[in-house]
Amino acid sequence: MLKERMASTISSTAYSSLFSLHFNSWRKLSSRMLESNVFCKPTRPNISANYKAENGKKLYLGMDFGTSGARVSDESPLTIPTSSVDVHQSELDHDSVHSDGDGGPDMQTPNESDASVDESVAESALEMEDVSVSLRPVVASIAIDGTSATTIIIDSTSGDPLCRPYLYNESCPDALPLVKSIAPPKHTVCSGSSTLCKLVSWWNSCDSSKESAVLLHQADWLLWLLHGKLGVSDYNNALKVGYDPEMDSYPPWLLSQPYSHLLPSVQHPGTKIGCMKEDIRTQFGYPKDCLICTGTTDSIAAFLAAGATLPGKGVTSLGSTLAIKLLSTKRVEDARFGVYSHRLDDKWLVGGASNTGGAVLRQLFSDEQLKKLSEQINPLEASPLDYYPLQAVGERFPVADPNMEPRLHPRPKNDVEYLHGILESIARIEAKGYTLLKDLGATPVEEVITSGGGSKNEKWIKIRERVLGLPVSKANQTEAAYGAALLAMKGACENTASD
Ligand SMILES: Nc1ncnc2c1ncn2[C@@H]1O[C@H](COP(=O)(O)OP(=O)(O)O)[C@@H](O)[C@H]1O
Ligand SMILES: O=C(CO)[C@H](O)[C@H](O)COP(=O)(O)O
Repeated sequence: MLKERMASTISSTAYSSLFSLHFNSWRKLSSRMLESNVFCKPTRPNISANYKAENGKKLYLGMDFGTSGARVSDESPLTIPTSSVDVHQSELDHDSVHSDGDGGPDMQTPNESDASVDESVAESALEMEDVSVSLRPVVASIAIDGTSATTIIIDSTSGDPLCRPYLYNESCPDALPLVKSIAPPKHTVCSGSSTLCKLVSWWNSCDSSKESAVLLHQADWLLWLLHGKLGVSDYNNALKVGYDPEMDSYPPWLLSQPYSHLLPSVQHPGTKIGCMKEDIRTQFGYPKDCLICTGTTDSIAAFLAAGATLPGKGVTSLGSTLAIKLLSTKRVEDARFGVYSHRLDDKWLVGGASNTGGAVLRQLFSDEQLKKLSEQINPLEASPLDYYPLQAVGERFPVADPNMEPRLHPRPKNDVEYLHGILESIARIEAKGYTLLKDLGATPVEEVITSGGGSKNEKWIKIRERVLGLPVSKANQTEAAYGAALLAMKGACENTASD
């Protein structure tokens, strides 16, 4: 049923480009087993997770559809949080978390041009078959985070895509002059990779019918498959299409545009949208009242997972890309440098996302090689090598330059020296980012917490401490899926409080 739905919903081309990038390694799940009654799915199917939610406890399912893979986390509060759950203060027993490590096949970042997507991968992407059948009946709610500004335009009458998806780091410079002519100076949308530039580019190039078109972000589209209400987003995903999280509405300069009818409605992250669709619920054994809640973007979910709550705390997501988020009392927007502010309750997450990061490392080294080479690095010694590690031409932050060339030469004969130079160069980009945020008026960073795949590299943490001149640590919860699970819990608790 779901496979047919998926197959009928999206053309193979659009489907493969949206899914093949993200779900080729759906089977590779980072996992955490919690000693208490909280359960995360095993990485390897042969690990039979036999953790059961104790009677009366519920599970909250978070799904992270990051750049290079998908992960899921189930969390259950050991004590039911206060009714006004502030997602990063929920009372979860972090101490009992222990990792059984990443598992599954060594994940290779799929080739973006990979046109062949295995239908069973896509089906399992939403089949959630890795959530133990015995636990599905106690899943109270689900939330999903996805890559920011990954955009798909759907026909609201048929549910079919009207174009291929635009990926998070794709730039549409053709639309930039028009977007700059309608938006305030330095606004977040005034970047070629903004969702609004992708929308305007499609609008100006599309010759098919547009009346019934609706714009969705990656997380919105995946959640729609579960709840069935088209055109619902959250104020983090909607930021780069122009939504103003401070006004809690789209600005007049955007609503007056001919394409404003495509804009999704916007809820706060972790808000109940509805219950899981009956056909999916019965097919996979989820409870009648399993709520589907609005999600967020992957780096916001990573911030929530890290649990930083005080201004001056920074969270760096060292994933395929380098995304930094600094908790600030002041909102800062400056598209000249790719700086924007996400709302987090009554504060601001000021930051940006660079195209540097782990994906460049993965092009050069396997995770095993990264581990072995890193062990030989002396992090207290500065590398003389000066690179700008990019996978391809174009940078978003702290320099917004769609024509910036990668710089990874000269390559020394010794791979330890080469990796040291790359890690140190990425650290310098991170430091430049935090300095820029301070210069633009954000609360100065005092400490950096690290999430994402790169957070497991202790030597890199030491290099970054030296380059940043700040305390740098690894988050207790390094997976964005945990942050999405906190949003699922928030939605369920608010729903209970409103009953
Ligand atoms: N030991 C390591 N040192 C540095 N980077 C690493 C290490 N192991 C994995 N990575 C990087 O982590 C990245 C994956 O992190 P992840 O958070 O899963 O990314 P995303 O969420 O963007 O898909 C990969 O690009 C990989 O290069
Ligand atoms: O690089 C990315 C993909 O991993 C995204 O751009 C990242 O999510 C940053 O966007 P945002 O700050 O809006 O969350």
